Amino acid sequence: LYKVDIHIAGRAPSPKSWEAAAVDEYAKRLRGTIDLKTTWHKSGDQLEKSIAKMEAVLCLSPEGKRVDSEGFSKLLYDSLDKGGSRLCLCIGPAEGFTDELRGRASLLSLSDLTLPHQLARVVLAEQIYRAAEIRRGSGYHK
Ligand SMILES: C[S@@+](CC[C@H](N)C(=O)[O-])C[C@H]1O[C@@H](n2cnc3c(N)ncnc32)[C@H](O)[C@@H]1O
Repeated sequence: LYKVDIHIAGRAPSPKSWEAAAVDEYAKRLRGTIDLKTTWHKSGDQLEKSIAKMEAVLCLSPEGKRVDSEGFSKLLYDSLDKGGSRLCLCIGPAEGFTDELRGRASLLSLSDLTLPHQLARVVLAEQIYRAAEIRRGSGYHK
């Protein structure tokens, strides 16, 4: 079982929000394949401290690498392998990440558009599910 932890510097939404419902739906579909969890942090500092010992870290940044969904699937599973089946995906504070973290993490862009945390998390959850389906060779990705 793979573990993907989404770390977000920002306020957690209500568990009843549309966003939490959407992410829960993909987490449910991923059950048994990838254990998808989210941790919310009050600040970028706190986020960075909490992942200091994690080996595989992917940070979302508009300046990051752009990939298609097949490329994302490969990046996700390569990163999971590098991290011993565990990966941290970080969604940053408004001011972005420190150079220290940017230096050791892979940077990934979701598009040139600026997305709020909530939408970035929903897009990420769906793309992780898509990545798993691409890997499985199901008909979901077409
Ligand atoms: C609201 S955005 C920060 C916006 C930043 N102040 C700016 O104007 O570019 C907060 C976080 O969401 C993530 N994010 C937002 N849009 C993104 C995109 N298109 N690609 C990758 N990450 C994105 C990044 O992790 C960013 O640190």
